[in-house]
Amino acid sequence: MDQSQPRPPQRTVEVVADRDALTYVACELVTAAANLAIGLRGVFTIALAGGSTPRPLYAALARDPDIDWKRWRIFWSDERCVPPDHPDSNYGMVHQVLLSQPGVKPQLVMRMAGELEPEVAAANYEAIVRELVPAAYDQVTGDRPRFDLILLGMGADGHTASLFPHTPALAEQERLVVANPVPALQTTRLTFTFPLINAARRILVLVSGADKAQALHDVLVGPHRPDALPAQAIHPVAGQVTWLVDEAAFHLIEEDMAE
Ligand SMILES: O=C1O[C@H](COP(=O)(O)O)[C@@H](O)[C@H](O)[C@H]1O
Repeated sequence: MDQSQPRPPQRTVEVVADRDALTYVACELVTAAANLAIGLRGVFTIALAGGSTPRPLYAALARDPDIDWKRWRIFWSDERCVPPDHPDSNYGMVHQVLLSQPGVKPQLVMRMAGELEPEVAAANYEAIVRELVPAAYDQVTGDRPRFDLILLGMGADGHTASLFPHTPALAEQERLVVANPVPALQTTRLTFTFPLINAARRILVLVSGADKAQALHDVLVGPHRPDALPAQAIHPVAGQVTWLVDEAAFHLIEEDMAE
């Protein structure tokens, strides 16, 4: 194989029985990605998701005695515009179940400053990511920082990170982190944009529950409408994406396949 040519993007959909199995397999995938990155480059750069789905994963990681935390560099792929001790804070949730646990001492924890003016917080975070997450300077990803792993979720409306349907951040081509107004929630969110997400070496999307079944169906097997279904734009340009989903979320696709 010609090593100078980018490899085609790879998408895997892995279906597991339920939320517990999803947590178990996600933990295996995250630790495998960490070991690979640490073996190759000495450190592991990961961006975490918020929401309810990854919470048990973070608790499972906190209990894993084999994780070499001093090589982990932890970031967030999105944040709510609230202080870190607010119940809605994505950082706050991770702090509660992972970062405050005994023995969990990552080399670096960089949260988005949800308490600042959103445009300032986004610009600051982009500068931090550019400084601390190396780019590969290859033909495809250029000077965009490449996370070893970006964890994402998906809402029942097809949003991922804080990239909501029909919001301005979906069209962003240059900036890596933006303040995204979300009229449907009457709020603004801080979020990675697709140029940063899709430069990652690996993306893991966690989707659980019957309330996500229609969106998962439409995102994975429906017509391409990324403005209405932002998760359709998860498409790593030189990496791999794994959709790790449970049967409740997958059942409409399964029914389609049975027809
Ligand atoms: O608002 C958010 O929602 C998505 C999905 O969350 P979940 O509770 O349905 O798992 C999440 O990925 C994102 O980080 C969060 O801010």
